[in-house]
Order: sequence, then C-alpha cells, then structure tokens
Amino acid sequence: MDTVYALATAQGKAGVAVVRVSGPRAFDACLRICGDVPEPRNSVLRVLRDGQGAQLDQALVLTFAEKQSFTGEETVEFHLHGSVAVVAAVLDVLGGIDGLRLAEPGEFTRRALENGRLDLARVEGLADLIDAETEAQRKQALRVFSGALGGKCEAWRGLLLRAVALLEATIDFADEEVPVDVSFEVTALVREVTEALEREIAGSWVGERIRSGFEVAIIGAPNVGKSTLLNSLAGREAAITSEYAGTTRDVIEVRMDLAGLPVTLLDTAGLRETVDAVESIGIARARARADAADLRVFLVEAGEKPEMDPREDDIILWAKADLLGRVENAISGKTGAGVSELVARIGQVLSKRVAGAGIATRARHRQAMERGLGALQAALELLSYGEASAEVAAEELRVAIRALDSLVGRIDVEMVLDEIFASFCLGK
Ligand SMILES: Nc1nc2c(c(=O)[nH]1)N(C=O)[C@@H](CNc1ccc(C(=O)N[C@@H](CCC(=O)O)C(=O)O)cc1)CN2
Ligand SMILES: Nc1nc2c(ncn2[C@@H]2O[C@H](COP(=O)(O)OP(=O)(O)OP(=O)(O)O)[C@@H](O)[C@H]2O)c(=O)[nH]1
Ligand SMILES: [Mg+2]
Repeated sequence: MDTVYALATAQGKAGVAVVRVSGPRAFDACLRICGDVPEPRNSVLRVLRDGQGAQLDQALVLTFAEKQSFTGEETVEFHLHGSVAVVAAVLDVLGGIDGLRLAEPGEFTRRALENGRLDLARVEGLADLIDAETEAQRKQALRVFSGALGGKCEAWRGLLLRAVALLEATIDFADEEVPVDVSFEVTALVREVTEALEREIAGSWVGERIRSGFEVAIIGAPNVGKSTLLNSLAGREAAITSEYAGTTRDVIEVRMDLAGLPVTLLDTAGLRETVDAVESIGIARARARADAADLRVFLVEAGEKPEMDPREDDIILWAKADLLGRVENAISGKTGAGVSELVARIGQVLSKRVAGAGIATRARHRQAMERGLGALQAALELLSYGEASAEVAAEELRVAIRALDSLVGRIDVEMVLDEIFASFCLGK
C-alpha cells in the first residue's frame, strides 16, 4: 500500500494550510521532516526540515495512529503557514521520500471506505457536506454523513432477513407438518418494508433538489419588469433590462442562497405572440423551462392575466407596484417594494417541500430502492399464491436485500466508486 499525501485545505494563500499524509510510511515521513514522531492526537510545534537539514517552516504537527484516524491508516498532518511557497516546498520534500506519492482526489476518503470506517452512503454524504453551500444542503449532507441511510437500510435488511428465514423454515419442513403458518408474518414484514420504500422513493426527489438546487422561473409578458426583478433578487446586474419589449431572449440563470435554500432563479423571455423568429425561440425556451421549474413567479400587468396556467403554490404578483398605489400582492424590482415578501414566500413554499425530504439524496439511491421495491412487490404477489411459491418468494426477497446492500455499498461498490470520487476535491 502506497503512502499518499496532499494539501487538504484550499489552494492559494491562506492563514494556515494543512498537508496530510496517510499510509504505512506516514510516521516515517514525519520522523524525517520533524526529527521525531510526536505522540498521537497531540499537536506540537516543530521546525520542519528537508533532507539536507534546511528549514522549510515552523508548523504544528498532528499524528494519528493506525486504526485511530480518519482513513484508518497512520496519518500525519502538517499545519503550515499557508503560503504557496511553503506548501510547495513541503509537498516537494514529501514527494522525494520513497514510497510516498501524491494522493488522487478523494483518495483519503476512499481509503476510509476500504478500511470500513465509512459506508458508501456516508461517503456520498461527506462529498455533499464538502460541496454544501446553503443551510439546507449542510443539514441534509450531515444527516446522510451521520449514517441515516445506512441505518434505515440495516433495519429493512433485518426485517427482510427474518422474512427469508421464516420462508426457508417452511421450505425445509415442507414434507413435515409445519407447526405454524408463517405467511401472515412474512407478508406483514414485507409490507412494512414495501411501504417504507414507497415513502422514501416519493421523498427522494426533494433530496435530489436540495443537492442540485430548486429552479424558480420568473415569467410574464414582455416589459413587465422580470429582468429588473431578477437583478434586484440577485443583487447585481445579471440580466439586461430596457424599455423595449422583447429584451430578454435566452434564459438567464442566477444561483443564490434564498432563505437557506439553494435556488436557481430563471429570468425568461416575455411571453407573447410574435413573428420575430429569434424571439419565438426564446419564448419556446421560456415556456419549457417554466414548465420544468419547481416554482413559477408570474409578473402580471394591471388588468391582465397570467400567460400560462399557474399551478398550486405558484406565485402571482402585480408588476410595477410603484405605478399602482397601495395594492396587495404587487412587486417592483425597481423600487424594491415587495421583494423581501417574495423571498419569504418562495422560502415558505420550498421549505414545505424540504420538510417532505427523506433519507435518499441521489438518483442512485432512488434506483436502488426502486429495484428493491420491485422485488418486494413480486414477492408479495407470490406469497398470495400460498406455500408452494415460498421458494421463489424467498428468492425475490434476496434480490431486494441485494438492492439495499448496493445502496450502502455492501456490494457493487466498484461500479459507482469512480463516479463518486471523480467529484471529490484533492486532499479529501
Ligand atoms: N485537522 C483535521 N480536521 C478535520 C479532519 C481531519 O482529518 N483533520 N476531518 C477529516 O475529514 C474531519 C474530522 N473527522 C475525523 C474523523 C475521524 C478522526 C479520527 O481520528 N478517528 C479515530 C478516533 C476517534 C475519536 O477520537 O473519537 C477513530 O475513528 O478511530 C479524525 C477526524 C473534520 N476536521
Ligand atoms: N415603474 C417601474 N418600471 C419598471 C419596474 N420594473 C421594471 N421597470 C421598467 O420596465 C422596463 C422593462 O423592464 P425589464 O426588467 O427589462 O422587463 P422584462 O419583463 O424583463 O422585459 P422582457 O425581457 O422584454 O420580457 C424597463 O424600462 C424598466 O426600467 C417597476 O417596478 N416599476
Ligand atoms: Mg427581460
């Protein structure tokens, strides 16, 4: 096993930079650079030196013993002065030590997984925790990282294993008088897991949205002030505004943190009948994106109606509040009137959806649960045929257990690892 090292903190100048080294030769590397191996889990101040004894930096050094570290391997951390030159010099010296090489992105976490310190779902949670930009993302990632998914899978697995065991007893004693009819209990166990999976599958799309962000489209007729509103919400001139109707054509996307939720705001072309070929394309895009968005904010001119059918939760506001006098549900990107109320309303609508989130946060989780659910439904049908189908029903339950196992990476790990680790930062 190689010993790997990498900068664990962000690239570039900083107050402090952390370089970590993990693997069987980590303490050996520490000895060479510090002159000793400090007692594990104590941070000590040391002068770091290269092979010729020249000073590299004065740094805090922290060691972790094998089996008592994040990776499970011997680990050393150098908490350096965070300059580009200091980091480069230390990495250079580490690279010159036999048996050491630069870590690949995510390799520390990969080792933690391989050493059984984390399961696959927790690794995904960790990846999301590092990518988290909003409160909702942080909370969800932390829940997954803390093992919520693994915990549920383990519970479901237990119920299904019991169901399999009961069925196997039926099969083994098929020739004899089986003392009790197990089908009632087996069916109840399978139903319980089936219902839990249905609930989690239904909630999974919210989890996926929390990861990727909710889309909120601003739509309405040309010139009602959509782009002006977008700019006001974004706090910058993200879109061109003008007094000419038909200014916006492409969909303009602005990612923002809206009341702790990750939101991509979409400014769209004004909806109207037009003979202008380019504007028509813009309008078609506007309709398609508004249709697919999680929520639509309609800006409507006084006396007009929305250009598309609003759905439940969609927000309808009168445009250019400043020209209307005192009117309810009016907004003006130009004066800012009603903008904070809009933010609060969007936050409310989306928070309600966030509350329906379950433990699944990725398409991979949903697909594994769908595979499991399919097998359980097949098993339930087989069970309804009576004892003769116990053997095939048990096989379906095993298929479901395998699907749940793949969820936490008990099996089929290799297939998804590369994809998951491809998005990891270096040093994690
Ligand atoms: N400096 C530093 N800060 C860090 C990390 C790190 O590796 N280094 N982390 C890394 O991502 C996170 C903390 N995660 C960690 C997880 C496990 C262990 C660890 O040593 N576990 C041992 C001992 C547990 C204990 O003392 O309770 C173990 O599990 O056996 C350390 C850090 C965030 N902050
Ligand atoms: N009085 C007033 N004028 C506004 C308000 N919002 C926008 N305007 C003006 O209305 C005109 C159109 O604004 P835009 O934000 O470009 O309108 P739009 O809806 O994006 O228009 P298209 O991109 O053409 O669909 C500009 O001259 C703005 O300055 C408002 O709240 N009150
Ligand atoms: Mg516009």
